[in-house]
Amino acid sequence: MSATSCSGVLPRTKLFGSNICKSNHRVPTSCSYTRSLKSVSCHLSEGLRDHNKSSSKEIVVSCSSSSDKGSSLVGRSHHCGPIDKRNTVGQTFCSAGVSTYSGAQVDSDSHAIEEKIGVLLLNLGGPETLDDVQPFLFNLFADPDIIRLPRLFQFLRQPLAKLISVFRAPKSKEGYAAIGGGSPLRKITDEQAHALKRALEAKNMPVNVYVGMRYWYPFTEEAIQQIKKDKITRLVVLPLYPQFSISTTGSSIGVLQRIFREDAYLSELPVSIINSWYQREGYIKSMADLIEKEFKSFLKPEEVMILFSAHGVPVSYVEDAGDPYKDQMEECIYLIMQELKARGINNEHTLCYQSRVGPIQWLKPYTDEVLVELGQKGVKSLLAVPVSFVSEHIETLEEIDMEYKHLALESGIENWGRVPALGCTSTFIMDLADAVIEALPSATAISTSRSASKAVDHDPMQYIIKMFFGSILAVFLLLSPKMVQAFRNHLF
Ligand SMILES: C=CC1=C(C)c2cc3[nH]c(cc4nc(cc5[nH]c(cc1n2)c(C)c5CCC(=O)O)C(CCC(=O)O)=C4C)c(C)c3C=C
Ligand SMILES: [Fe+2]
Repeated sequence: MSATSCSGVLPRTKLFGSNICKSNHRVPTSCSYTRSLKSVSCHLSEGLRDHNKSSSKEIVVSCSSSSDKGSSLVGRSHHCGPIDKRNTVGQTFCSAGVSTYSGAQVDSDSHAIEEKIGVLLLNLGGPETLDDVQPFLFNLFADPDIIRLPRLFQFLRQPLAKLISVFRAPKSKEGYAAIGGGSPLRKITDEQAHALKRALEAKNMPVNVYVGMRYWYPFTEEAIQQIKKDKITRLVVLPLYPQFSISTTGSSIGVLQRIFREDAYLSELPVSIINSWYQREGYIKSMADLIEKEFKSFLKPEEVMILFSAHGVPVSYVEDAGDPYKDQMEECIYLIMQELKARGINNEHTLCYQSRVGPIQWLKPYTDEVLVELGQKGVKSLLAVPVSFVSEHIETLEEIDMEYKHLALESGIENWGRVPALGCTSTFIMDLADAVIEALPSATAISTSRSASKAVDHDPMQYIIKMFFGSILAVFLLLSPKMVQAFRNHLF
């Protein structure tokens, strides 16, 4: 184990007070989605209010970085992939020193504290090889936030996930094969984690950065185990989705809440969750920079139509479950366009939704249909801008760069461009670092009451019965000609 050490004094008032006021960070004070996230938002806003009147406490931080990597953690029983993959990124083990108060406001927590700050980046995860594709899809479709089944039909979840993943896998594999045989998500997220760590160090805030994926390695569960092992004392959770959706950030936070509630140490750990950050000035400006730069590749930039393409969600998420995703997406596009206008760029734009799966209604308009319509209307130059995700992934590299580009050119569009994902763009990473610093003071225990875990979930007999009857039903569904047709039409 190699280690380096450093030390620094963090003036708390400066970090936690003025940075918050300076930024364009709006924190929701209420929300309507049906998951139990209200409390998280409320903690956040209460925390921010508290910290506008925070005392001028200083934390003396010392840290040592280490290349030592801990052991692998939670796997999934159905999963056949390797189990020695890791979730921590360039680990830095930071231990804090003494807390002192430079101001007159010495309050009850004037005792020495040891701060060891962690940042947990949440992301989707992606299959690293073609063999990973089906089990990855199984994890995705087994998520109750991805396939929302009525309570009565919960027993069908696992067999249904198996069925859909097996049906979907050939199409997905084709996509992953076309982009080199696997998802680049892990590599890019690791790079973002490193960059964020460096950015925070540059701001005199040494932290451990962890990566927790929802559907593939390194799983969120593994990251949490590592956080526990490292004895982190304060945690900022930063989902790498600018806009909140029940299906993405909501799902990952659900995992966190379940694990944290049931663990004595984690349930007491002060945590601050950044639910969404699409409205941050740094993010909006970074997106505008990318668009402005890409305009230069067109002969007549003023004639270019900007096509914002967001990942879709089923309409029922927004209309029935109150997912704020669509509203946040529309506001995000408005803010980017305002920023472009301020720079003298007044091009036309449109927002559409891509990547729908299955025989249900998704948010409209659909990107593929819009491309055809724009071609018919005589639009000749188009700049595709992926929003909703900050790394390159299958849906930018394959769906946009290959399928949509082909469709656009076939539909009469002559000049095609695509804005890259933000990745490790320095202004963007710096802004994420600011978001972390601003969120730190509002950290509160995620749950003070440990809920009793439902015995039924852990009863092996009940599980076997569910799986047995679920599998029989799944076979019937599989053999039903109507179902086979629906899968053929929508999954392949
Ligand atoms: C904000 C981003 C995303 C939302 C919202 C989202 C919802 C959502 N996705 C599916 C189904 C699939 N998604 C798949 C891949 C995938 N999804 C996102 C992002 C969002 N998903 C990303 C970044 C990726 C790519 C990961 C990678 O490997 O690079 C896939 C697998 C690929 C494929 O077969 O198309 C599926 C399936 C649903 C059903 C859903 C909302 C309910
Ligand atoms: Fe998706």
